[in-house]
Amino acid sequence: MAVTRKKGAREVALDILTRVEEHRSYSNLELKQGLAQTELSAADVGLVTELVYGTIQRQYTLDTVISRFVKSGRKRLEPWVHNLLRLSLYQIRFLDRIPDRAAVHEAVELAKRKGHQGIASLVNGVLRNVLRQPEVWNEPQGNLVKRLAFAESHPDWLISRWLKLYGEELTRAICQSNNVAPHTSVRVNTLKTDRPALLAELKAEFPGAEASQLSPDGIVIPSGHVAASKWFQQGYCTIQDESSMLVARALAVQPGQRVLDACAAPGGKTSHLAELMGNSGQILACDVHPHKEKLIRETAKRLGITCIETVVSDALDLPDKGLGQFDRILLDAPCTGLGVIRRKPDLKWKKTPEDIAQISQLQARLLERIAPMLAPGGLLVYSTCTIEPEENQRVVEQFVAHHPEFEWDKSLLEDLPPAVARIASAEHGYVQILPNHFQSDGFFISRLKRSK
Ligand SMILES: C[S@@+](CC[C@H](N)C(=O)[O-])C[C@H]1O[C@@H](n2cnc3c(N)ncnc32)[C@H](O)[C@@H]1O
Repeated sequence: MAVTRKKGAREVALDILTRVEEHRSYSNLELKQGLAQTELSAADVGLVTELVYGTIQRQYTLDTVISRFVKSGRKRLEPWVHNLLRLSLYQIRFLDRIPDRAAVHEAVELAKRKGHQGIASLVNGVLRNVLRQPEVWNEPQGNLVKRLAFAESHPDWLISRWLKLYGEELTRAICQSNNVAPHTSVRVNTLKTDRPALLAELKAEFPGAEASQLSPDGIVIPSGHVAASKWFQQGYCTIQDESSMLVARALAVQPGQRVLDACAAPGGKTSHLAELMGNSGQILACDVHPHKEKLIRETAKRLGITCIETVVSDALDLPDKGLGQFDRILLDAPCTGLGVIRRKPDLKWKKTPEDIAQISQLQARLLERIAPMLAPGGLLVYSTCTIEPEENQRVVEQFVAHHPEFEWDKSLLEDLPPAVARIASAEHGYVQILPNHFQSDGFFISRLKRSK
């Protein structure tokens, strides 16, 4: 009878990293699938997650070092060997709790099992050579873009771009925040409970839980698996980033209103709107992807929300559907996601400058088509989870310039916490939250008012 060998945490992480590279897929999806096929302990699941995200996050730095020690050239390595070197060097350089000799030993054993003695010798040689020369990790001299790209492991084009937009100090701070693992936060479902009551209950299972300083609806949970808890499953809370929790509040909804959420899936902000409206009025939640509609419905059901209707449609087609006008519109537009790199580190390697140019055209078209559905006197929030001006203030500036009946609504500041209002644009009232401001997702939030 064949005996199936159980894979250890490093082998599971290696297989996930190799699949991400070979299939050009997203690490969160591969991680979910890869972990589902194992029976690892909770601690090992944590280690695999850290190894996968950490290795992808630090890829530039790791590859620069690998290139110096692989004589035949890094690019000629088989993907799994390349990823084994990355994974092992990540542990050596960035994980203090794993002794160097354990990282090398595990790597060599894995190389023997998956390959042959020749590969094991190469892996052993590279890792030991790096250990003998710790100065290879020092920030290099010279060109600022290259220095920052190596030290903070971000692509050259993004560093150059941010240097122009934000300057050296802020660029470094943004990159450093992008390299810190995000904490979990939940939004209290105010239809079922309130923040003090839920916080008191959560503290029993998650002792580090505390009220969010950023969002009045948030609770920060530094460690623990909230999605498996009874509070999540029974609909007392929703997992959501603290910046993201500001968006629905920015729309200043009132009970009984008619609201359009034009790009709604998976429904994080739609359900927040429903909670703020006391589950009254009507929220139309639209998304272009049929498979995502059920995510909105499931969230609404779990939270006990009944005022959301869903529609599968390209939002560009909504004006042709005779839906009438809305008191409030949320356009949480599709974007490059370059504000959420700490959550999705693959983004920094996959996205290109062309993606920014391309998606900003779609964003402008969406705003152009959706805004006329707002009733006079109504409010529209345009938001994204990116920090690129072309996708944010430029889209809105252009729109306002051609539509005198819409204006920036600076009273947005009254609906934002003081710490956030302080960083708002003095001229237009929008906020660009950078990942380093509050160690939360990078988000852009703006509000327009329709006069006639
Ligand atoms: C930033 S996400 C929305 C997140 C959502 N508001 C939330 O808080 O859970 C953007 C969404 O827009 C959808 N989308 C992309 N293009 C669209 C289009 N042309 N019309 C409608 N939805 C679109 C995507 O499927 C994606 O779910």
